[in-house]
Amino acid sequence: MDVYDVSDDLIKKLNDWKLIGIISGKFNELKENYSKVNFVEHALIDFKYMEKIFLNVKLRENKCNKRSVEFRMLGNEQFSLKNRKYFQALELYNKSICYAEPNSEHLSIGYANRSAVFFEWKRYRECLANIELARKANYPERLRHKLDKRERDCQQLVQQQAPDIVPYDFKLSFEPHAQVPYIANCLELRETADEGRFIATTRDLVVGDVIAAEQPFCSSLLPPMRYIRCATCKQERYLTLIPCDNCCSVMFCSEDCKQLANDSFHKYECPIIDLLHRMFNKIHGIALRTTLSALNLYDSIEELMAYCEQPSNQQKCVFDLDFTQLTPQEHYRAIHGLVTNQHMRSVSDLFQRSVVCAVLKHFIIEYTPLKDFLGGEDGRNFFTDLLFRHLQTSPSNMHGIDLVEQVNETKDDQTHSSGAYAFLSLLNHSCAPNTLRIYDGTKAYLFVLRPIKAGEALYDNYGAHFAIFSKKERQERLSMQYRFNCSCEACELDHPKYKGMPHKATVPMVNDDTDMKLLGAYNYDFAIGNYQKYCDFLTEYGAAYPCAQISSAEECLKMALHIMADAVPLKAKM
Ligand SMILES: C[S@@+](CC[C@H](N)C(=O)[O-])C[C@H]1O[C@@H](n2cnc3c(N)ncnc32)[C@H](O)[C@@H]1O
Repeated sequence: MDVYDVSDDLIKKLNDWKLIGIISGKFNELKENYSKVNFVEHALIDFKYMEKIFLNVKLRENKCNKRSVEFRMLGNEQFSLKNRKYFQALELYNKSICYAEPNSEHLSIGYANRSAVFFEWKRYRECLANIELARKANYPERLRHKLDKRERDCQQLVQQQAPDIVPYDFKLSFEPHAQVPYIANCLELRETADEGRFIATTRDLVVGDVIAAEQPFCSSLLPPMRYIRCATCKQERYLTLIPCDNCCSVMFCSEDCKQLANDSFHKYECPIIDLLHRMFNKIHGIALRTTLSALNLYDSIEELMAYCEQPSNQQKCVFDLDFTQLTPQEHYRAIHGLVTNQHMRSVSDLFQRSVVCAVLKHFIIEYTPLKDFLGGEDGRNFFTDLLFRHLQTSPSNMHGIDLVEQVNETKDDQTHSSGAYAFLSLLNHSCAPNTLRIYDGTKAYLFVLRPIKAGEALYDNYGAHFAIFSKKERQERLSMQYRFNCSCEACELDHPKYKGMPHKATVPMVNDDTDMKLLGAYNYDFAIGNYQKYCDFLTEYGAAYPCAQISSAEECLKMALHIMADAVPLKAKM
């Protein structure tokens, strides 16, 4: 059961009982968002939905040695000579570590087994780190000889380990902007009635230019990554992850990250963590994390309330911030001001969103220390309003943070987190984008993907790429999630550039998630100058240019520029 099953069931019941007209009429009359959510919450309580959720969905799994052993056994099976699936084994060992009861030997055996994976991977430093964790967690005497031997072998071999890969350090291609120091000085904010706010350039840009390098206000790890990455910094430190002391679903890369989380978002999420993972999706997850991160900036709810209600803090964006003293509070002004698109939402959209908000706020207020922080009715209503706001800003603005780089066999090119980025959220969409985001950890770099002339707008792609989805699919997705009708160059058939050009794709269409990632991965090659690999990709997907004959990076870049500028949009599936 997830939260959409609840809202579907409620709407079906209201229809069956012929109450939908009355209820939606009353709902629509309510002015404040918190009143709408409270109204829906009462209905959910009256119709016993909250009770049903409480009885059917565990708020939080308890630590359990029996389950810890089960996961370890499954890990051993993957690790065995027969399977040699080390990455799968590692994830299961991490799960076993999470489920182990504090001070039990199962925690230490989990660490020791994890050290064996690193030994196989010839990552002796990490192997030694795990051996130390196992010892500190009271590794049983009866098994100690195995660990001692591994440690001795490791100490001999550690010198042979290759140095860690140093992450790419992309630099801005231009001087920093006078107002917003992490973007290029040629970028400016514009606004029109049709497109809202968007970003344009005041100078010509060429492919590969780095024009922004932004850290998110906050980010939230996707549940499938919970045994692979640190919940606080999101780094892929499955090597040395340590578990939360209370739940079985969150891990950290260090005691510092654990403390940071426990002092902020995790103190509220932990008591209901498994309900959050089971009932809600990643958009709800980042909406909640943004709300909790805002709350955490203040000592009392009244202070945040006063801050959000100040007229000077309404609808602000990154260009309004004071970067001479960019406190997290100041940063949040630009996140609070992201578009909600509320005026474009139908009653049924708002009703469904209210169900999500009602279930989320009910459980996080009733079953966590948030209740004490919020105090009375005013505090609760303000929190509800803020959560509802971010449940609207998140689908239109939040970014999936992914890893497109395949560094070794353990890394996969997939989205691991969601993030709230003040500047990147001002880029409008095009199905044939001229920029590309590349992430290093949670830091996002914005690259120029096609030549952009001075005065032109910068466009990101919101997931509806012309090479992957048909025009119909793209338009449906954009109007549903982002509330606008796209008329970008790939959608605009009458654009003079496309006169007489075929409207049907002439290349095999990429149409699943894996290929979407592939496209991202090859864009990454392009951005970091691996042009040959990039051109091979375009050739594979039917580009009409003889990329394979290109021998130098320079030639390749020229050809790629040419392809990006002219040929690629022709492949749009119209
Ligand atoms: C990430 S925000 C982009 C910044 C936004 N325009 C603003 O004013 O803050 C996404 C929202 O911008 C609008 N938008 C994005 N791309 C657009 C486009 N190509 N045409 C019209 N509106 C667009 C939609 O309202 C969408 O939900």
